[in-house]
Amino acid sequence: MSAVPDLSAHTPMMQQYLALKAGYPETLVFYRMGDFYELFYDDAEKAARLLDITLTRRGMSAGEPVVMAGVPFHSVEGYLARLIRCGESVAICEQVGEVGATKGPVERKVIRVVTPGTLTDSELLHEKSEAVLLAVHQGPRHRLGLAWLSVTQGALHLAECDGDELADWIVRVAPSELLHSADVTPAFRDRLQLLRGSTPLAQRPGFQFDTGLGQRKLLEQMRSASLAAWGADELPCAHAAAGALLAYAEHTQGRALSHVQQLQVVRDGERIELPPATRRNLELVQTLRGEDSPTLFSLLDTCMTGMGSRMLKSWLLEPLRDRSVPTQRLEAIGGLREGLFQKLRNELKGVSDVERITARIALRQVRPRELVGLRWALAKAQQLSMLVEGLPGLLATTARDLQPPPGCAERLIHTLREDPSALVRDGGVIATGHDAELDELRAIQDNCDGFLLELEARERARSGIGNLRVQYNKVHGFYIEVSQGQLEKVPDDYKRRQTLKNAERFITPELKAFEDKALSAQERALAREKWLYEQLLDALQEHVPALARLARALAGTDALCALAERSLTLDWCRPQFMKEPGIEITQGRHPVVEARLAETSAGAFIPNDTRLGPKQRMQVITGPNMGGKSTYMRQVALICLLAAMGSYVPAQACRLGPLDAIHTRIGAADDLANAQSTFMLEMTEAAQILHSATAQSLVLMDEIGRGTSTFDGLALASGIAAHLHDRTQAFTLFATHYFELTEFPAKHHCAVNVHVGATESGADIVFLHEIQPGPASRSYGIQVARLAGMPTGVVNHARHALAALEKHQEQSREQVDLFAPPPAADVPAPSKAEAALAALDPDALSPRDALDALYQLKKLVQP
Ligand SMILES: Nc1ncnc2c1ncn2[C@@H]1O[C@H](COP(=O)(O)OP(=O)(O)OP(=O)(O)O)[C@@H](O)[C@H]1O
Repeated sequence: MSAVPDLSAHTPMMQQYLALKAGYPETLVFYRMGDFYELFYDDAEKAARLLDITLTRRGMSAGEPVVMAGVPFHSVEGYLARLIRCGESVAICEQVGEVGATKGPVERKVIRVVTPGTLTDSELLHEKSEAVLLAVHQGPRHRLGLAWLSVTQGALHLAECDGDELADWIVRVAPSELLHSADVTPAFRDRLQLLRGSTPLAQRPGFQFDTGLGQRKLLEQMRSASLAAWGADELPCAHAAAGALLAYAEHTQGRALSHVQQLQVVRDGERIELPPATRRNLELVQTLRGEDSPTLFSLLDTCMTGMGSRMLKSWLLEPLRDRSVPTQRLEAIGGLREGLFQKLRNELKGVSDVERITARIALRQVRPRELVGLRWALAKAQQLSMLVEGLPGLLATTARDLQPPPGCAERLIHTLREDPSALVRDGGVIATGHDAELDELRAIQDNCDGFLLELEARERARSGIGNLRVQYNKVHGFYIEVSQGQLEKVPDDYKRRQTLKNAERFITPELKAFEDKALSAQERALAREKWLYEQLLDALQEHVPALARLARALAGTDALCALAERSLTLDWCRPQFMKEPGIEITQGRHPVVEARLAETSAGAFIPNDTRLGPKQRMQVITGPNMGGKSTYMRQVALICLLAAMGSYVPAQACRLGPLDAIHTRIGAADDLANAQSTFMLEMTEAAQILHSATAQSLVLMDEIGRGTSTFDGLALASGIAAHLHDRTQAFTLFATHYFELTEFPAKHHCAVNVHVGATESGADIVFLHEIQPGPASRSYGIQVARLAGMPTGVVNHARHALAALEKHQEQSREQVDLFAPPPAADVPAPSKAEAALAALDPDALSPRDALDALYQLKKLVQP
């Protein structure tokens, strides 16, 4: 144990600061002083660097100057946001004691810790994505436990996986902060460092990652005696992770997370796998360049609320293999398309983020204006509920969940002003008429002048002193001033307060009572408002579960309406699910390319059909560069994915069999960060696909093998195609520039050749973007280069060289069967020792026989 440092040489304030800071060594501490949050020493230097604020000095403590930097409290959000973006965490330390209540500095406490993974302030959060905290526990035998949570969403997720699957899980969960135990092995820590990318890591004490403790915490959190109802009872590693996760989240919020009431176990096999490469290559939520648009999500997301957008994104990235949920969504969209979606969207416009507000109610961090927003949202939810009432299926449940919890809106209306101040401590939050005491306190402040005038008139009449005056000053408070000449008329109940040269000042019991009231009225009104606000928060706690349900219903309605709108605007059709394996798309389109063509008026998108089934599992796609091969392959994957999430799809008709994964090997970008060459990355990704794809997977292979020499590449491509065709039997779209591969279908009956059409017009090439049966006749590489503006000299040179190469190849063509299976490996006959060993039955040997046998064997292998 480390010794407690001696702080006695420091000033009392720095002693207080350093004692607090000791509890948050890794975290920047914002120490509240008046209207500023101050940072000291190393924290100050770091903040000055990150925030570009001035570093100053504030006197001396323990013989050293105190290095300091500060930010004004009213603009703290902006500074917090910048620090969080840099991956920093901040402990907010407020004054909690009364000024002057104790000797020395006012009592201060860290009231919450703002960390990248546990954000709750709307100002710090992205409207359309969650801040997710992920805890990873290193269990025995390479088993890992995962637990993750978005504090504002209130749903806890658990999973277990093997060590080598961690990278995929991290991409899938996309955490904003990663938690691990201080006791992990150095190798595991290195691995986390490598996999985390730019995600900040937070290290927690090892004892917090404990299965028993985790189980107890989970039971407590779910207020249940067993985790079996969630299928979460046999996940020891995930329990350990969950225990640490909840402890950390509570530590940051400074309280229990009573609103976290949903538990979900995420298991392999429930979702359609979308490996990291697939998410990237299909540009689902980010373009290959790392931008937010144009992507499939940016095209889909016409939601009216942030909640809706976030839900839509989770539907897209977490599609389920089971078709019942997408079927329900498709049915609901079908109903909404009749015109109802417009009405619902009108109501949804401007609705506050009920999901985040609900979490902030539970955490008692909610601000008055957010509650006013909630009040309007509840009214809108009521309207929406009436609009969807009576509709079947998913919308019936939605209508029920949209019913505001009884009494909640009324309470908000009665309690809060319509336009409250931003912060409770400024007052002006509680409505007039809600609380008699507050009204009186406010009346005192408002009526002060009137009362004094009225009192003055009354006292003049009572005493007969015409020039009597009721006045106030800061030092002496309220008083009645009577000039020297009138003193004999002063009534008996006047008490002398002060004597001046020409006048005396008095106080009466009535004026004293008024003074007590008036002077403290403002303070008391503020305290009363704060208390009433706390009462309101208490009362709202019971509505948290219903509000969370209502938030999900609002988000779901918004997401469904967006999908209905998209389906009509973009002319999409409803997909059909079938039991038999297959992908049948009539006149399919790539939604993002189509939208871009429409935007730039660059011509119409050419739709294409796709037929894949048990008898035709693979398409070998050839054709010129720029012909549309990649677009075609991606469009098939996107249509499958859209259908799986329960959306209409860009096609004329679409029937889909079961699907367990979408794998893609497209393009190549150097992964310098992981020290992998383009070719190494290409092969690693291809190998992963061959290991994990099944007969129910969709595999896109775009120009595999192009990263190495022609022969190597061709040989590898043919091997990979054969594996996918013969072994994996996945539905495969295999685009290639190797003409030799067009011979593949001749020997592989479930493969067919298709090509993208192109014609020549003079020396130019015209892309038809049409998928046609059969192999391409030629590759048009030189024409494409010409189109790209290659100097004429180079193009002519290339033409010549090509003719020579083709001639040479023609002459020396040897019959090579690329697709012949490799000869079976020669199996050598067993040696004498091996034969003798195989003949032994260890169970039948006595120890003595065993020893003899060992000598025999040794003799046999001796030269
Ligand atoms: N079906 C289509 N209808 C209209 N335009 C299309 C279509 N398919 C592709 N295009 C256009 O052609 C461009 C090139 O398509 P794509 O990248 O798919 O070609 P490619 O054959 O994969 O080329 P490369 O072999 O060089 O990768 C697209 O950006 C798009 O503008």
